[in-house]
Amino acid sequence: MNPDPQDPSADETPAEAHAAAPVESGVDDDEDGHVEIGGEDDEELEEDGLDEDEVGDEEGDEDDDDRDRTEGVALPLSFGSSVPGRRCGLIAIVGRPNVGKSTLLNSLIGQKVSITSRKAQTTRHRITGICTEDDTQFVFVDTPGFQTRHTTRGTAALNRNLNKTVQSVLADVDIVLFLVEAGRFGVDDAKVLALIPPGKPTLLVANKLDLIHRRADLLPWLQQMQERHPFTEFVPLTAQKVPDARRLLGIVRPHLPEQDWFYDEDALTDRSDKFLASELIREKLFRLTGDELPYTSTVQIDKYVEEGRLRRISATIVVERDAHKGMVIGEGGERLKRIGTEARTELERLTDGRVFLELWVKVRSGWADDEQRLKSYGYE
Ligand SMILES: Nc1nc2c(ncn2[C@@H]2O[C@H](COP(=O)(O)OP(=O)(O)OP(=O)(O)O)[C@@H](O)[C@H]2O)c(=O)[nH]1
Repeated sequence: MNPDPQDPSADETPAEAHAAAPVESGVDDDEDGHVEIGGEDDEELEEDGLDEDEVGDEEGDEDDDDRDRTEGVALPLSFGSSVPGRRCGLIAIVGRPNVGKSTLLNSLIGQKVSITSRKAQTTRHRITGICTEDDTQFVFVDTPGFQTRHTTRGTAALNRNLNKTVQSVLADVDIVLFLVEAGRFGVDDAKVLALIPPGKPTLLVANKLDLIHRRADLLPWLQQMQERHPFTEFVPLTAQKVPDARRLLGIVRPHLPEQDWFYDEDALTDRSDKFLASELIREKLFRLTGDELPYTSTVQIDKYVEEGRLRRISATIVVERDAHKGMVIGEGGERLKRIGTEARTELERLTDGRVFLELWVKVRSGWADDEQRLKSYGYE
């Protein structure tokens, strides 16, 4: 009954067909404890270049050139040229983990360019979201939640990498949106605030206003915040509400220099479809595993091929320990199947086409504390 996973015209949808395969074919657990899930046998895997060595090492290295990196914002040739009446500039969104930065970016852009989940430290890459309105192009830079403590053992290199990204973003931008939860300011918030260079225009964005029952309660808190830092303006909002978030555009606009736009009028992000695919799968992974799975899990895209309106995507979920692979696969492969189905559905909506998605799970102990491996997974 299981259709050919390579055949997108088969009865079952591709992701469901593929994720269903381990139920029938079993989970192939090799000596290194890595798990490959799929309906194909080992011989076919090797032909496809999907055997353990190639996926983990050589193929990853070969792929380096076109892999998305946290290299910063690539600015086109028109950068800095003044065009009368046009404005354009960079806006950083910073704040401690889980404060709502990705939610805000998505509401501002009107499309998902950054993943969100209830799990802290979901965002790992520097993502730009672009929004062009009337005469102004807003180029938003989403940042990882600043790592103030090393809560998980063996993630020092990943944490260093994330912190460096935040600092380099702040040096570049025209204005900073400093996000906090309305009415709260903790040690983690203070550490992020301390990174903002003196004199950099900074809006205090008090998010999750919907959770505040009496606005008057915010006044003493606001007074304390003004004593902490010379904020340019105070903007309370609920990032989940699009009109609320988009009020920020009018406030930010005067702070952006008069110059030509960096990107086309209809551009939404400078990230590739391949990168967005890996982020979407990672979002589903975190959402569907809840707090069980440590954030030291990542997704690597092994294959991304476009054939007209069909995309064939093969991705590997990389986890730290043997125990984690079981969490990802779930009872009889159920959880992996859901991750695949939800990711595929959203990818199809985003790309307005059909998607054939293959998902694999692999154990790579210590990747989050291994600089080389971080690079091969797209972290700089
Ligand atoms: N009630 C409420 N929840 C919100 C709001 N904005 C974001 N959230 C929730 O807060 C959680 C974290 O949001 P994210 O946007 O992922 O936070 P982040 O700051 O990007 O997180 P990191 O990637 O860890 O840095 C999610 O569960 C969001 O749904 C809001 O305005 N109100």
